[in-house]
Amino acid sequence: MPYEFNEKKEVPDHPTYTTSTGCPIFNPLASQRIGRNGPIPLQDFHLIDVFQKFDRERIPERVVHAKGVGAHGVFEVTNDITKYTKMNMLSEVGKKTKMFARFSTVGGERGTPDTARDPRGFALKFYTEEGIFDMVCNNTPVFFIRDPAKFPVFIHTQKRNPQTNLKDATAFWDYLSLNPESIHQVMILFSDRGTPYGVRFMNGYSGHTYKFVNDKNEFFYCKWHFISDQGIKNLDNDTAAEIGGKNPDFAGQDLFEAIESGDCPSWTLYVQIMTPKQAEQYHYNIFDLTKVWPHKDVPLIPVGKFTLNRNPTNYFAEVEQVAFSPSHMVPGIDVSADPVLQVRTFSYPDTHRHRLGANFEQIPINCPVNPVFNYSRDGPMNVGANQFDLPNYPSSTQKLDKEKNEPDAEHERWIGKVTYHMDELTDVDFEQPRALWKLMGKQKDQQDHFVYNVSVHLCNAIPNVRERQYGVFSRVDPELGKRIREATEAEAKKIAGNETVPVKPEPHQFEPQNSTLKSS
Ligand code: HEM
Repeated sequence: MPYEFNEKKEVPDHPTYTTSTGCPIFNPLASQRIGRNGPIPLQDFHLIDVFQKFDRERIPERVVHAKGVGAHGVFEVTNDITKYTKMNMLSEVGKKTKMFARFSTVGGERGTPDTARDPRGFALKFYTEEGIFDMVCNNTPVFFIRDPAKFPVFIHTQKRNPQTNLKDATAFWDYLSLNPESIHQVMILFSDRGTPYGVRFMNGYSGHTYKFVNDKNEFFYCKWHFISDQGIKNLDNDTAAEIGGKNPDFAGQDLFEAIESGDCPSWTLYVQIMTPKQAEQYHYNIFDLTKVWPHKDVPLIPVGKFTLNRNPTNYFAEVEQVAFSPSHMVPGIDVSADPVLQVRTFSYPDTHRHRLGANFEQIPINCPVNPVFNYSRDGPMNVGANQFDLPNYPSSTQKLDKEKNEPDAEHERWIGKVTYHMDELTDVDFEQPRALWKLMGKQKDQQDHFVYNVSVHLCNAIPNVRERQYGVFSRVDPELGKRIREATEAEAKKIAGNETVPVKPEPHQFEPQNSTLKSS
């Protein structure tokens, strides 16, 4: 059983050193030489083996969410929701399912500080009896975009400038101020929730609306919430920066050491449920990823709990090679028509094939615990039994079990023309950010922290971009806009007065210096 392989350290106390093909080697730190000072013979298979492996050690890091930490755990059902879903892993109270979690920052590369102000990835893989089920969440219930076409350019603005290779506050805020549907997520990101204290003290949210399907083939819309049983604990802006400078692996160390010492963190799963009828009449578009469903409208229903109880035995094999996708679904749950979710179902397996290879599902951490049968065969790194001698076409001698999981064609009927209408910004888009600003006012120092957190970042952008973003904050609340402007301009003045800080180039002013051609 490939997954079980990870649970056992099948290594003897004093292993024999061997080549990759198992040949014992007497001295691993010596190369063969011709004479005492002569060249190295090509026959030194061990030496070549070592270098071939070393030269190929790196695989591409994730294009986003490169910095991460993970652990194994178990999910247990505590409440019956079988009237909404026929998901096998939720079929009865007390049922346990093995799972794996990976937490990450988004924009930074693999070595960057895990205390950075950034959303946190909260990806869960469940090894169910009916296949792999991934719930690929963030620690924020909303996101910056609602049209998936924007994702690649949005990410470019959060990463490094193509010329300077530096983080670029102008690009960062230029994008956000030109795409104000991002404001709800910006409000969360620049609150202290944008710098959580490690990963144990934060929640995870599906963000998207998904679909539950029950055994009568009725469907319900749902959103998933994993609420930290440790409570919420955040770092303030300056402490996060200080810790990140001293220990860029703070969050990873915190999780590893907690589990190692037996202090196993857990999260309680709640779902929000809407019938299709309720969804049609709801005040907000349920496929708009910039909106939450307030709990007073749609209450949280408890479902179960997962506990992380075992650290990986090998980081690369388990944490680096784990491959999540919102398209890894099981009977009883399905993706909805949320366009961002729809694109994600394509993008993740596509990037896994680039990052890990065509048969990434065969890597032990990604393997289902139930048998796989289909007509796909062969391909690079096909390391399994390749489905033995089973027919690789729909054979008359080996009929499929068609009883199970017959899809219901009546579920959704979509009618319409191809349109581009997701950019429309209305006052409704500012309601939830405004409510959040008011909520911060009820929590000690949170409005002050928010203003400070924005100001020390936004001050690094050029003036016209700053101005545009003040307009966005003012639309949330005029007082907020005023406070952000005052605090940011004061920070900008400090930078301008400090001659040691280099002046940042205006964007698009780079002129290629074609000096060789001119002088020739
Ligand atoms: C159009 C929108 C999006 C696209 C195209 C996209 C694409 C990607 C890609 C390509 C990766 C790298 C995967 C890998 O190399 O293994 C990734 C990672 C991730 N994304 Fe997204 N993403 C989008 C939106 C979101 C949203 C809305 C969420 C959360 C609700 C999210 C959560 C995550 C997480 C948690 C990971 C890290 C998974 C891991 O730990 O391996 N993404 N995304």
